[in-house]
Amino acid sequence: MIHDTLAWPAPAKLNLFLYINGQREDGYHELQTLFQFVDLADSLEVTANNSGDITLTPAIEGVALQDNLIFKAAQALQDASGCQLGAHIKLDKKLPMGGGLGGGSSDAATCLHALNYHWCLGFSDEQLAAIGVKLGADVPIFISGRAAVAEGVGEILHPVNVTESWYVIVKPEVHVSTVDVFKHKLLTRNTKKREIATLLNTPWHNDCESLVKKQYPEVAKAIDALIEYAPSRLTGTGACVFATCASQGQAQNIIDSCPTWLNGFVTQGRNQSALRQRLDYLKNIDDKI
Ligand SMILES: C[C@](O)(CO)[C@H](O)COP(=O)(O)OP(=O)(O)OC[C@H]1O[C@@H](n2ccc(N)nc2=O)[C@H](O)[C@@H]1O
Ligand SMILES: Nc1ncnc2c1ncn2[C@@H]1O[C@H](COP(=O)(O)OP(=O)(O)OP(=O)(O)O)[C@@H](O)[C@H]1O
Repeated sequence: MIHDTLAWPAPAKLNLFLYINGQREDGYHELQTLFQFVDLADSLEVTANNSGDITLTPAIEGVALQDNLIFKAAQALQDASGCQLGAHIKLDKKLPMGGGLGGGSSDAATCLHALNYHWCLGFSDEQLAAIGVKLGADVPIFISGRAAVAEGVGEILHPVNVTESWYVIVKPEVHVSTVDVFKHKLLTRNTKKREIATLLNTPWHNDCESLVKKQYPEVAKAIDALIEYAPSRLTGTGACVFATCASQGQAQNIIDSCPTWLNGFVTQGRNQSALRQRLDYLKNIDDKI
């Protein structure tokens, strides 16, 4: 049986804090980071078919089909399951790319969950995360869809509930390369690992921020401007920065009164992602049938 066409959300994440505790022999870094989702999301409309092919429209400018994380996720799931079915996926891209909001990883996670459903494979979250982590360190958190402190390279997840604040997110007009930040010799990579309760109760920072501010003046300018209105920080390796607001009204006031070049948007934090809500809803329906 194949399920019909459905549109699936692929929301963004913020790293509310990000500490780098060391580097592994394979070059990847050991992290402690707090992930929360926000309302802004891409959408993947998925139609399963019998062709065995994966097609994707529209193409993302500058990203070949073979490199698109959605295509790679679909192929990885075909390989892992031996499934002979195909799918057409229509992508509505809303998330800024290369901004530290995890758009590519979120698209990949949503594709894995969606095809697992449409192709009726019955893979568990753990199985999907194991497939996903090979595509990107951020994919497992999007598979889980629950706010969490992540450890390891980002794949060991400890779910937490934190305040669902309103945020102003700003994307400076610059592309920050995640690889270059992690490779840089001046990156802080020796922060002492701490207990989760200690991390949650100590002021939050991002170990990449001082380096990224030095390397990318546009990011420094954005943080310095935004911090005049509310506590503001880098997410992931950037380039996006976010201000944490006490209310939707405060967030909207910041947008209305800050210089127009900051070009931000307002969104709310979520401890449960829109994808997780969709999966729970579908499970409820299936359980009733
Ligand atoms: C910085 C974060 O955005 C925090 O959420 C992520 O850890 C990055 O996740 P991602 O974009 O899914 O990362 P990947 O595509 O797996 O890795 C991109 C590059 O970042 C570096 N990288 C990434 C994650 C990690 N824990 N250590 C690393 O050193 C590696 O050089 C890797 O080649
Ligand atoms: N479906 C996709 N959506 C966005 N980017 C993709 C996708 N597939 C491949 N990519 C590639 O991944 C790169 C990083 O995109 P993405 O938007 O995920 O960055 P990011 O938000 O900085 O991610 P992270 O926070 O995980 O480091 C893009 O520049 C693009 O070349």
